[in-house]
Amino acid sequence: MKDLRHVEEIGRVLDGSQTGRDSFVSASWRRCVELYGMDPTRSDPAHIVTEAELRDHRKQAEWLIATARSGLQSLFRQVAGQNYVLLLTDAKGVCVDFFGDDLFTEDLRRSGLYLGSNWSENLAGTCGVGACIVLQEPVTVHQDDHFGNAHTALSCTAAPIFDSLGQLAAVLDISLLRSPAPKTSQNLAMSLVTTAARRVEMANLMAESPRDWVLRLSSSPEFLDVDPEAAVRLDGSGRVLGYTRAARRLFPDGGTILGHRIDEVLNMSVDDLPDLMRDRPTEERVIETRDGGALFGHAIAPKAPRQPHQRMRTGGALAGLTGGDAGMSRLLDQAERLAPGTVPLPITGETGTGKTKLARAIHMTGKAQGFISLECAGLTPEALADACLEAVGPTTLVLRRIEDLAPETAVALSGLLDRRPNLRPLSTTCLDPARIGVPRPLFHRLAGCVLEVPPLRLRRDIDWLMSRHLRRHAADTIRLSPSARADLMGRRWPGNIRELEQVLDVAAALCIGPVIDLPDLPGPVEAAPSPEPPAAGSADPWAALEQVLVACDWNMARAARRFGVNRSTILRRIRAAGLQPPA
Ligand SMILES: Nc1ncnc2c1ncn2[C@@H]1O[C@H](COP(=O)(O)OP(=O)(O)OP(=O)(O)O)[C@@H](O)[C@H]1O
Repeated sequence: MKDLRHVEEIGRVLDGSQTGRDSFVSASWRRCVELYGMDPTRSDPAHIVTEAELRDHRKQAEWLIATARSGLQSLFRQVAGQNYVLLLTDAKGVCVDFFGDDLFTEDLRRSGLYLGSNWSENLAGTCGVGACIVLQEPVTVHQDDHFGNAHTALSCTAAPIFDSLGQLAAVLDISLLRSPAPKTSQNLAMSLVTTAARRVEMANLMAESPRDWVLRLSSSPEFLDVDPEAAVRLDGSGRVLGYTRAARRLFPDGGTILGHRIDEVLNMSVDDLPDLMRDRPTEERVIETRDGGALFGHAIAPKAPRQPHQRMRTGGALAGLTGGDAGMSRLLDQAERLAPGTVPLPITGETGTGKTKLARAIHMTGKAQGFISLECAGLTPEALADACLEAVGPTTLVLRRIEDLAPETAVALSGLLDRRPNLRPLSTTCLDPARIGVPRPLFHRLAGCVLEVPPLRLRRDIDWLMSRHLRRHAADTIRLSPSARADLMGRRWPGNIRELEQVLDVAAALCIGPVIDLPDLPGPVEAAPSPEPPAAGSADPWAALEQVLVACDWNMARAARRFGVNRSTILRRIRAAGLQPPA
């Protein structure tokens, strides 16, 4: 009787009558008949994919299953004992993970609430998962909201899970075999399932790229650090690389978030991110939205690259030359094995890559006690002999820029190395060793095993080198703003580590306060001057501060955008320059 009434109601909806059903349910019923050609009088069993198909679906959703599992487990614990079953389906509606009470396994299987069931609307008719895939919104499909008579006992509440590029990745469904008649009985299920879906999206975003900034957002300071509502992943210039679904609400047109800059919707720049980190009380981490509202922010800084497996036996001077770059680690491992011996070592690499530093570290790791370091340009045979006079025991002889050695000194060096086997030559050169141009007899006395130091632009530990230099050579607290850091990470560094150190020293001297901002950085050696204000052609971009402020009617936010810095930097600069806004 009930079934008959259900079929009649579907007929009335198809005729255009309003029956009091939710409009999304009526629309789905119409699709079932008109689009998929389904018959409401039939009680088709659930559609189950084959074992092989299930394996494929699960394989493709592997990352999602792994990310979602602990969220699903905790959700299942919350509803345990209330006969709920949880399904995680992929974006096609196939159940790839499942939590249910073992006591009802057979009932659940009969109803299709099991691994491998396909709940897409065109196969299962109106149902929670199917409607959620079509609408891309959370839904409750309660009892006879279902299209087919086979499912009218079920109550299904489903929420979509999106990947960080905004694509539907999965559906989380919480279903009951038997439920009270009012649909409102499932309001709590709706709240649980949407919260769980949001948390899975959040976990996925966090796991995706530890090398980017993540800004988590909440409308209440109390929940900011424990259960934020939305999050965006940002590059060093503040562009959105990924987001959780709830972050769409921040952007006016909701659809095109990727590639937009966060300062288009929030009154902050990427340089404000460090101020939103966990070391400040949550209630102080307020961000104004461009439409006049306010949110609370929690910024999570990019993680330093993970140190590769440390293969070096002693570490020490050699291990301290890299922050985990794979090429450097291989080179240093080789150097460590060669250091205790007496074989000569030519060290090659572009200028400023650290050849001399490596030679010294090899000496410190090896057995020689004496250490002599000579610049080959202008070195006379006499000066060479004098320098080596007192070296009696095993001694490291570093010959810097061996290609600059004068012919007569080359001859003297060959003789010296023959007479004094206690001298171990480590020579550095910016040239390919085959092109050094020293006489052949000397060449073979220097060329044991070539060590090639990589140029800075190929190293993956630039961030580590920068932090280390700032810690060692600048005031304790000084740090780079995210945009300054991003700018430095993108440079070509023809002068390698030497150039990097100089740029940081200049920036540390020019910056006011503890943060090096973009305008504090001297331009790259090879770059063309920027046509953009402020102060085109001026060595000090801050020279035009007053001019820019006047042009912006002393609006700090606008001036900050023109300089590419945050408002607090502008304020600091105004104070330092003793400028006063017009009365
Ligand atoms: N691995 C490193 N870690 C930190 N600083 C380094 C490292 N390697 C080199 N440096 C620093 O970079 C600068 C240049 O290093 P070094 O003089 O060894 O380079 P080089 O390759 O011998 O240069 P050149 O060929 O021009 O003589 C120095 O200030 C040195 O302290």
